[in-house]
Amino acid sequence: MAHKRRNGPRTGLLGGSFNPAHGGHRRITLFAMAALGLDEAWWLVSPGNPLKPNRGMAPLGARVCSARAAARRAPIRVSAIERHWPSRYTVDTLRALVRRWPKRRFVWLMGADNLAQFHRWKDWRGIAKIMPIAVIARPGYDAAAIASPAMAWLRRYRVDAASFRKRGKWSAPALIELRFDPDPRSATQLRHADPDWASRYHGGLLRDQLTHDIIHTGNSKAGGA
Ligand SMILES: Nc1ncnc2c1ncn2[C@@H]1O[C@H](COP(=O)(O)OP(=O)(O)OP(=O)(O)O)[C@@H](O)[C@H]1O
Ligand SMILES: O=C(O)c1ccc[n+]([C@@H]2O[C@H](COP(=O)([O-])O)[C@@H](O)[C@H]2O)c1
Repeated sequence: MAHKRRNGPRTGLLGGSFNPAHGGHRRITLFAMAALGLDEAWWLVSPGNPLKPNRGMAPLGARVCSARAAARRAPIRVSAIERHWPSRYTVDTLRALVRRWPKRRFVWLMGADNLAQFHRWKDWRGIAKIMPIAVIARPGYDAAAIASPAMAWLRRYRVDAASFRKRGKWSAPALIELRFDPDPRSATQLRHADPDWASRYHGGLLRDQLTHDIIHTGNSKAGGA
């Protein structure tokens, strides 16, 4: 425990559109937490994925509410912190988070579908140098992820989950591939089954602890964990 306190909590970051959030998000997050020995996870609900069209995207408030419902009673914090920042690019978000929480150890979590197109993200090698990346197998995408341009570069940094879990210090780049009983659920499926899902969520964005920390305490030295 003393060791954990010195290094700060181990935190998994799952960025997403969450349009809407679903049981697959919760399941892969809890699985990744167990496999990597994480203390908590943060779901970063994106105001707008730079590579996705806005058409068909529900309001941010509804997506955040759906994420809160899906994360209920799990050690998962939901935030839309990126709405306060000028950039929606992940590389900028991760730099800002690491600056704000220097003692925390962060790992970026994403599904295999995102690894397949990771080479199209802004400064993707830069992202890999900021924090370790864990990729979760996803039905229908694993072959494309393995054959992807990003994987051609990242594969030299592979670490298995068991040795990653034992590491006190984390270094980057590091790539951990997580394979477990693959989860076929997707937001696309849910939107097809229930196109009006967003109308069930009222109230927009409620209190957001990460936003509060960033906006109201700035870079205070006390808030490192
Ligand atoms: N079933 C799943 N298995 C593995 N990863 C998943 C799964 N569902 C979502 N993810 C991952 O969670 C993150 C956020 O996903 P997102 O909110 O886009 O949901 P989605 O189901 O992929 O949505 P859509 O169907 O609209 O593309 C992404 O990194 C995505 O790869
Ligand atoms: O930074 C980029 O260039 C970039 C390009 C595509 C996606 N992303 C991020 O990837 C995360 C997953 O997005 P999505 O829509 O697949 O759930 C989310 O946090 C997006 O902001 C980031």
